[in-house]
Amino acid sequence: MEKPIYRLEGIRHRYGNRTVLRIDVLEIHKGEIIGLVGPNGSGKSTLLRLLAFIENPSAGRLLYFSEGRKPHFEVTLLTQEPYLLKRDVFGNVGYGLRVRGERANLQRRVEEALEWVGLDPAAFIRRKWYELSGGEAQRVALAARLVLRPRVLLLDEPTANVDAESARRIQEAAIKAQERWGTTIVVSSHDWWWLLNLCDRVVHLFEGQALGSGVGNLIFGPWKKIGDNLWKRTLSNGQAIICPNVPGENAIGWIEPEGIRIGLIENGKKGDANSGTRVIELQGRVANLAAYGKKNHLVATVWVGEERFLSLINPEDTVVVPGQEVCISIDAGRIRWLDRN
Ligand SMILES: Nc1ncnc2c1ncn2[C@@H]1O[C@H](COP(=O)(O)OP(=O)(O)OP(=O)(O)O)[C@@H](O)[C@H]1O
Repeated sequence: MEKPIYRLEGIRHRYGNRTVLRIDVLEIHKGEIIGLVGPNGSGKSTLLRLLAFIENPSAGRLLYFSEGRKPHFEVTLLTQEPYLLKRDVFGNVGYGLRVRGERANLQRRVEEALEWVGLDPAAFIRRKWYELSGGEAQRVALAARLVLRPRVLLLDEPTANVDAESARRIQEAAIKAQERWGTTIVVSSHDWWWLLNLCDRVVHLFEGQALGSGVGNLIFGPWKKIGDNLWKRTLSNGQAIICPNVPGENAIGWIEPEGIRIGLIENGKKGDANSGTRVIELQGRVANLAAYGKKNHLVATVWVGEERFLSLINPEDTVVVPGQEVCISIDAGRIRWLDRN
């Protein structure tokens, strides 16, 4: 494993008296591509701003292991709303190099960066900032970061306002930067599948907490107590999750896809086979399958009514196809309950 480039220890970030980020330990390694997912307001942009040194954490230690250059020359952030200077594309993409005093081969380097993001230099280099579509502006802003050959590239929802073609170009450019210069990339997105294809691992943020390294499942309440230490959550289609050790009515649980197994439905076996002990069994339908990370694994999305569950499968052991009805078995012992105090 490569050495860490960042290490976060006991990070707390507050706005006023509200804690919006709490990360006990997180290491980011050199050359890794890490995804950040999580609902609106879960702290993704805040974490990226801390990693970009735009803000300092309210508490805890954020260690950055520099290569000797000034950290803010090694790290660059592409924000959600790309801010372009009121200049042409050449002026925008070349700006950072000029600031750093790197004027050699300026034209060539700008052209190369444009090619990386799939914009034809001949057509775009003299365009003014107002002559670009939203997706083109986003790609110009990315080219302006890539031209710097950054050691760390932080991307805040780069696919939020772009079409599928631009999203693909952005992904390709990020992978190229990682392969060519060993750039470490941290990228947030609401687009799970885009992230799964791109990233070595994905960190799920919820209410400012990092819920493990990997995609995962949030299991929401409301929970109803139905027995001694046994709680029930009824799903939209009438099936129920019956689970021990739920800490309260509104508790939110977290379980990684490894904790959910997919099984085939045996002849005639239908309905809720919920045992109510350690294994929770539900019946659902496979929506899609995606490669996960660089291992030979797939993540299957299974819908149970309106609830979505992600399950990690090894294609050598389990063969399922989209549209297929399956059983899922959730290992209740692997559910981690969120600290919501
Ligand atoms: N400058 C600020 N002042 C006060 N509160 C802030 C500030 N910036 C962010 N917040 C709050 O911090 C929390 C985390 O916000 P953040 O933008 O990091 O979330 P996010 O996961 O990036 O959300 P989104 O998916 O909507 O972009 C939110 O509750 C937000 O309202």
